[in-house]
Amino acid sequence: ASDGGGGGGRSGSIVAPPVIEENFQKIDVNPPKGTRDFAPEDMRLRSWLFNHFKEVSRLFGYEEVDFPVLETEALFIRKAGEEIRDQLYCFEDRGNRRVALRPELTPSLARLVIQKGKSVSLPLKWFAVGQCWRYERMTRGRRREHYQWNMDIIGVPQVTAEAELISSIVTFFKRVGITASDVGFKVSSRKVLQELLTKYGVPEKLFGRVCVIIDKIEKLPIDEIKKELGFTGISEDAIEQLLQVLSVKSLDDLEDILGGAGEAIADLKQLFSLAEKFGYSEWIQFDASVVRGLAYYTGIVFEGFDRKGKLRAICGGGRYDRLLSTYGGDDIPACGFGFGDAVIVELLKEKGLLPEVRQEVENIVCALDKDLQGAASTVATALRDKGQTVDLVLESKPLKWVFKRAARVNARRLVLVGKTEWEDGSVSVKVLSTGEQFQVKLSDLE
Ligand SMILES: Nc1ccc(Br)nc1
Repeated sequence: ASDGGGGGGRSGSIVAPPVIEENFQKIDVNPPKGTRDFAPEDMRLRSWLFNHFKEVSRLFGYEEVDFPVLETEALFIRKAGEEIRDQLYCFEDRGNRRVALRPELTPSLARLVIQKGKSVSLPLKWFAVGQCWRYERMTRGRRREHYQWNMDIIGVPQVTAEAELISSIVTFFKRVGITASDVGFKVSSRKVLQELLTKYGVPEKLFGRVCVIIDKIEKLPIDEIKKELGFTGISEDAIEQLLQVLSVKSLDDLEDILGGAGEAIADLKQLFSLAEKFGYSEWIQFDASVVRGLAYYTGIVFEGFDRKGKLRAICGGGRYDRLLSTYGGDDIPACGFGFGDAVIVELLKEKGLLPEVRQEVENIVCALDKDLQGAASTVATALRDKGQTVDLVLESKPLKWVFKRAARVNARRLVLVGKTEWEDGSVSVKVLSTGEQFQVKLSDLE
């Protein structure tokens, strides 16, 4: 591209505006609103975080999966008033198809399980780390994309599945230095609501919608919640009872209200007993007000929260036994969680747990003479073939420049290719941390 003339701002001279060639459009170099670039230092932190997600998933024997970021819009159309639906990043493509950028991974996972049908044997234990999108009016200035870690168990109806999922998240927290004093899990079951709604004669089809309204209980004034519940046709008396039950603070109190025969109490008791066996009892607490905002949960639901109450939910999940059948699949039980890449970084920052993730290079290889550039390439290849990382200096540079670059890329050593040494197949090596310097035959260099 032309340098556009213009010259330097010498005093007194008229600086002509840079010539932008007619087919060059000066672009905005920032990413689209609500999205992020990951420059190397950001990408190192992201890779550190995602590697922990993936290592924990593999530790638990889960297999990695992924799906297109673009899905048919229909996969996410649920008539339960969910925020995730209101903010769907959807559009019509050039083939006039209604498509959407996925706002979450679970529907895609359900779609793939149905697609695989009998060719996969249950239970499936799958995990994914994928970018998810929402179209948020920029008035709120929030992000429009984030990466979510998901782990899902398909085909296990017992609460042992949910208990294992929570154990995997606890394992992640421990690996990054977060303790039970920093975060906890609020645990409940939607079967509490289901048993109450049945008791009050509320039709099953309203269940998802009622849950979505109740999930907003801490974000909207209680009168607004009651009004929205009223619109679903639930009686005022039933609403009062419902809200009263959601403030219950112990399983025993809940049992007094629901009676001990229902599945809700049995599931929750079993979960707390398994938590003991998994060794994470101190991390979880019963909280009847947890319903989560996704319509498809049907049983145990849980969310990770910071005990200081300064941040939004760190993660959330639960059982979704009906989702696959709503897509025309078999009635296969399932549960899973989503764990976003944003709140956790805020929490790690807050706790002083963000890792120093520096670039690391074992070798900088440099020719001391421009005629030895080829030899330097041979040395670089020899080291790389041995699995060593090499930053090869690709042009003739003064040593001062090379030392500066070595410090910047955090190189462990300098490998210098000089005329005399190279004549007998040797190079000179300088270990930067100790200053130790020695000559070595290339064939012996490791
Ligand atoms: N579902 C969703 C997608 C993207 C962001 Br940012 N937050 C939530």
